[in-house]
Amino acid sequence: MATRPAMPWRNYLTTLTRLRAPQRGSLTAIPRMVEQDPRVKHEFLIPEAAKKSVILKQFDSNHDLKKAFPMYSKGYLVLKGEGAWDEKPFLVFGKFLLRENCQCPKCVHPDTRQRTVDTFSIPEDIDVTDIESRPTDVKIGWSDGHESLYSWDWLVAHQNTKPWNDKPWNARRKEHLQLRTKHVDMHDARDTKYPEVSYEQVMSEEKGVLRWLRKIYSNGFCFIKGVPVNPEATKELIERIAFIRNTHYGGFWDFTADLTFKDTAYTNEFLGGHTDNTYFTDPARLQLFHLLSHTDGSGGESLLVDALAAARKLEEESFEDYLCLATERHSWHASGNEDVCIQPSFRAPVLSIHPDFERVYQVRWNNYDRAPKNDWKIKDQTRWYKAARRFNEILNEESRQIWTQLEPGTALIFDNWRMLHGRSEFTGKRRMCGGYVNNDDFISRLRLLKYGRERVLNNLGTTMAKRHPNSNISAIY
Ligand SMILES: C[N+](C)(C)CCCC[C@H](N)C(=O)O
Ligand SMILES: O=C(O)CCC(=O)C(=O)O
Repeated sequence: MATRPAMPWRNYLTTLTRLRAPQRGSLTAIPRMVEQDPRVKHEFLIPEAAKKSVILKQFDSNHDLKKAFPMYSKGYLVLKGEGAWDEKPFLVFGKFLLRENCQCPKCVHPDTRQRTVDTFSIPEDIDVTDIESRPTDVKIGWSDGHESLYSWDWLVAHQNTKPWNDKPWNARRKEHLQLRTKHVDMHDARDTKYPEVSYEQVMSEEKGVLRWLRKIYSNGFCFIKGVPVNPEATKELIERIAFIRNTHYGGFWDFTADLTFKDTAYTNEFLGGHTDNTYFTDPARLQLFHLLSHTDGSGGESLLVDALAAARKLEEESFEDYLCLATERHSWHASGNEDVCIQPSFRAPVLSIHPDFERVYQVRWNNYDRAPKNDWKIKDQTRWYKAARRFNEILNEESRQIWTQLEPGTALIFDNWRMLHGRSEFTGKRRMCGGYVNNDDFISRLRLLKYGRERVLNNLGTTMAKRHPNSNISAIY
């Protein structure tokens, strides 16, 4: 019989569940623990029908939890198999992560499988107030008043595993310390007002295309005036850059709020600032929208935010927060359509640092499509959510937000690696068309127009990036 721990138990919830079979990564030898502690406030056994048995134990203090689980500390919810503590595996979850990944239909869109709960509306000090364990799932009451449901299968699959091949924070920090964002303005002089070109210029001459692409590259976005209000002309406009990127949404899109594809873009709901394609290994670089019509309703304003500029502010304010968003890698997913579950071939951070230019070159920010991550310690979770919350606050600063109401005849194109876009909710019938363009095709077009083919071919593979990326014409990005 394990010796009785010295300290009283309170404060930590340990829900014990016998797993059907030891789960890889969840088996961690723990010191012999008291089986039943008279100070446990309440415990109950789950009906055998659950094919698991669970005892709810109430831990009293961080010290007690660490005594029981020396590798874990405050902020964890621990699920443990019934019986001798060191005989059964246990599941561990960061409380905030578990709350953020509540699987109830209010928190995950039932059709699109996207997170709909606003991560940053959840209090940072969220706590568990109650657990009800049932045959197929666990109901958890939270201190913010929300009630969550998790299937046992989901819990077992998403338990926190010992981070594999994950360098401890300090090692990662040292590795990246020299990677300050050099505030070289990689882009030409920005337009003072909103950048725009005319459809006629773009369609009639190559130098019109060059002017257009340089505005996109410098400002992150550009309006195109005088576009004939039809899908055909819009498609031809995009193809002045390059062929349209085909995805599971098709190539050229002409869409309304009818859930043709299971994604919240195909609804009339509000869409907070996000980048698209976080779930692709290679997210599309450009995205063009052209509003063809909006009848019997209102709303549907378009939002743009320069997330690269926001990343620079975050770095100036807190290198730790910036570094955390640049090193903690996440999974992302597009799983709404029955025949699709797209995830990138590697987990990717919110801020990707370019290996040659040593600065952020791509932002992945999409809290709807970010998948639950289960291989990080609570202190890394706490650090990341703190950094992400601050980044979110910077992104939501009113002075950064560009809200415009698109009109038929004016198209908008933007850099999806740099700019967030979003949409206010709307009523009525709204018809939007557009398309994606790959990074490599965009940059190829820009490079050849800007430098001419001969000079580009004479500079293939040159690496002058350290001085100024624009001088390195073989690799502008
Ligand atoms: C194709 N069209 C642009 C209409 C919708 C695309 C949905 C994009 C998805 N929510 C994402 O964040 O990638
Ligand atoms: O409907 C809109 O204005 C934008 C939709 C959107 O954000 C998207 O398709 O990613």
